[in-house]
Amino acid sequence: MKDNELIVCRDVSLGYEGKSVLTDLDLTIAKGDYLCVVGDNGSGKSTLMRGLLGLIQPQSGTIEHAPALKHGAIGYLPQQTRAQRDFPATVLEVVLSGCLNRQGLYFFYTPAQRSEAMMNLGKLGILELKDACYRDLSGGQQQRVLLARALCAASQLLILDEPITGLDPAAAQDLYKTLAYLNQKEGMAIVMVTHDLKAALKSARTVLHIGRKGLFTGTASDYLASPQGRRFREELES
Ligand SMILES: Nc1ncnc2c1ncn2[C@@H]1O[C@H](COP(=O)(O)OP(=O)(O)OP(=O)(O)O)[C@@H](O)[C@H]1O
Repeated sequence: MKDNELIVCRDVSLGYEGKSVLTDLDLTIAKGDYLCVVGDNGSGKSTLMRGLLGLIQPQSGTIEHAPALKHGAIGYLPQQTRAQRDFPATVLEVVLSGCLNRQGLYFFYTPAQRSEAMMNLGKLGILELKDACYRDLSGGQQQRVLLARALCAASQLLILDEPITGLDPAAAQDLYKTLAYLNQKEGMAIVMVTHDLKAALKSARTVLHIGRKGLFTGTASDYLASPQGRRFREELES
């Protein structure tokens, strides 16, 4: 594995109970990458995220992580469920819980972790909400809180699964701007599953399309020229 590589998938198959959802996947995520993962419902995008996170093991092939990413140092923003939206905790508590992966067996948060949580709330423009109850927030505010939480876990890589679901267009734009800032100014690598191609392709450097006829990986402009991506080009140019 090279120095600038974070995750390398070689000839990977992923699936459940002996049935494959994804096969023949070769993918490298390097430092500072911005990868958008697109494809139809049920094509295996979330399954791939679980594989990258090490939550499921490949049926064949290998998924190698850089030493810096071991011990859970990947920020993850999963698809939100109804129960998670009603979570009864303050914003600061939710954000701090992102530090749990890194603190081993210690139960109490350190002052350094508290200031990191506050810093991430500030970065996302929601510091004034720190004592608010998470479940009383709007969808857009909740998504920012979860992103601040993911940042507490992330040192070099953020994985986001459909982060703009349920957000209005303005809140979605804000989220994309924040991600572009984190990627360009802080060098955070981003892997994002999305159905919102128009906005996503503006920031993404690489696109992975998971389709019934196989996988496509290439730059955003290669994707728009490809058979899989061509149909989106007119939409983007309008
Ligand atoms: N825990 C599981 N056990 C068995 N099968 C599963 C499990 N999770 C997902 N699958 C199956 O794997 C396939 C891919 O699901 P996945 O959630 O990865 O798709 P997706 O591309 O993320 O879909 P969407 O765009 O709808 O979120 C589907 O057929 C799904 O039914």
